[in-house]
Amino acid sequence: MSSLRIECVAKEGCRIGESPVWDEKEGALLCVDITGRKVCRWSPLTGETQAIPVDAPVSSVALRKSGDYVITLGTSFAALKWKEELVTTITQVDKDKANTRFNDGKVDPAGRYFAGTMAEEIRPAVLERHQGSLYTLLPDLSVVKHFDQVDISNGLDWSLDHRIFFYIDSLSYSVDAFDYDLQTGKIGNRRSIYKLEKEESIPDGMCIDTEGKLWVACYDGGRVIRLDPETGKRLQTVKLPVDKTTSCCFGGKDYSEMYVTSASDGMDKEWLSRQPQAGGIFKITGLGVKGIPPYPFAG
Ligand SMILES: O=C(O)[C@H](O)[C@@H](O)[C@H](O)[C@H](O)CO
Ligand SMILES: [Zn+2]
Repeated sequence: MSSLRIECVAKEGCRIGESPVWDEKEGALLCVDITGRKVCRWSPLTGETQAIPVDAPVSSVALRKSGDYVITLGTSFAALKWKEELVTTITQVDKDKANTRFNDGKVDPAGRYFAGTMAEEIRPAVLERHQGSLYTLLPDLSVVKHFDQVDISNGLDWSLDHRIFFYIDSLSYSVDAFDYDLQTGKIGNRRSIYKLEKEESIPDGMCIDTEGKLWVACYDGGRVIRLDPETGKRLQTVKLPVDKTTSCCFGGKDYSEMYVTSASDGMDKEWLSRQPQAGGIFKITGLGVKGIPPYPFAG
């Protein structure tokens, strides 16, 4: 039994770090800084972070089968060529809305890119309500809208048998499940599987482990929690030295390490001086459970 170890591996400090994704081919961790408007790639070998600046809030990044990456940028799905530092728009959503942007996104086991939108925040978690929607970018580059009325579209992942889609709308303080049809990419039968407790604060990013349990980063909760989606029980709490934990993924050798992103936006001087690692990326080892590789976008 190894013991739990939490280390801040990238101290540069994102404004809102999000969407950690392990890139096995590069042996590196991808993530974004939403308001800092950059896509980052941290190498465990060099300990260094490369960053590609973009010209709008970038809220998620995903691997792409044909190589390189796809991102959600402003209200667009876009392609990112890393070496060339080249971003090209694929398609735009929320054309009827003036004040929204994409937030979290992830690729499903069939290679579809799911991502949702939200109104621009006035300050963290303060925004015009019900402005967001959940979308999918299909491999043929067409877009499907699943539903609207979302407050802050956030964490998403799929059960190991691909029959359930897990989803978080942060301001519902709930982790939800939908029946999932992998053949069609359609979702239905929404229900709540876990309601956050007060000190857990706001549910944000999420990932699944090889035992089918969910890990949810709690924004303003300074922790990741492990949930059993079948019983609705919390199994474990891992506290981190920063309050604004935003998302988590597994990576590293055999996906045995967990990476947690964090934010510093919305913290005053005093708060930042108490938590100088705010905005950093944390590596947790010794959890005794592994994750699964991220699915690449098939288009
Ligand atoms: O990271 C995200 O998902 C949002 O873009 C952030 O702004 C925060 O999580 C949000 O403020 C908390 O609800
Ligand atoms: Zn988020």
